[in-house]
Amino acid sequence: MSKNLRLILIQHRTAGDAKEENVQYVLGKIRAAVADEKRTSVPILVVLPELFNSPYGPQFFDKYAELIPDGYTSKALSAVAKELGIYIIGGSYPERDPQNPKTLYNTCTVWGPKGELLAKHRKVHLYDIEVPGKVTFKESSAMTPGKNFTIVEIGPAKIGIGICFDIEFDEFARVYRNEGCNFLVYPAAFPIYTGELHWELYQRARAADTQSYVTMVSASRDYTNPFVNWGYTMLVDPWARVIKKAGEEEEIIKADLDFALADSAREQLPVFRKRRTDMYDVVAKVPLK
Ligand SMILES: NC(=O)CC(=O)C(=O)O
Repeated sequence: MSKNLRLILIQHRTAGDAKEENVQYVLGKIRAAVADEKRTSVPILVVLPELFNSPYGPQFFDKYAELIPDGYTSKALSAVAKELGIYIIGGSYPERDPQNPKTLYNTCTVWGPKGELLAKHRKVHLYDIEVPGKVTFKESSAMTPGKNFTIVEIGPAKIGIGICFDIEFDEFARVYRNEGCNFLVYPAAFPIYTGELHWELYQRARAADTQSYVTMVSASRDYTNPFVNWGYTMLVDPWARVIKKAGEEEEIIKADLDFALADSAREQLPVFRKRRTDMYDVVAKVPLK
């Protein structure tokens, strides 16, 4: 059986103030990126950035929030996944809690080729940062954290999903590795300050820790937005090598992932097998989905 997955990462700009305009803009990017793909039995997976249907900031979350899967963004992603027969990890967008409409989550949805919702990940670690004169952000002022790990299987890929700040917690990625994940996907929105410091570092660190493919997908850099994204969407392989990297502008990255590489890296450098779980361990405290 093929161990391959075709990956398409979409680094796009925020098209405007209206949610519908942003979503339609991104659908256009997805259609254009998939149009020239040769169709084989290898699944095609498209990944979008964090909060792709809106600008990023606590002041915007309520306006752009919607029920999942009944909202505009979910319906659009479901329809385009079905139209093109592809998988989509739909970055993230603000989700309104169906029971308590004041409660919002930063949520990533995963769609299959029949338009079905395969999984939903609510950002677990909310981004609260205070570096005087550089960056101040308090995501927890408007969002509620999720409480679950999210694993989804697409062809040979067993994917652990996180959103942006989730990558900074090695224990979180370790749980995915313990469960046999071989690909960690993080839709993301780093500001320039932490982008310069940590963007590549965290991806390579998590890839080395877990011997998995790792990607972070960002929006493109736009100085007219209140939150200026770092850009540099990236893909790292199970040996922690950067194999693809965008620049600051809009860009589509395409790659063929061969998961036999994760198997051989794990065989040849047996860091997982060699752990001393008699001395230390990392365990999930909630059931895994
Ligand atoms: N959006 C974020 O969660 C940003 C982040 O994690 C960072 O370090 O910057």
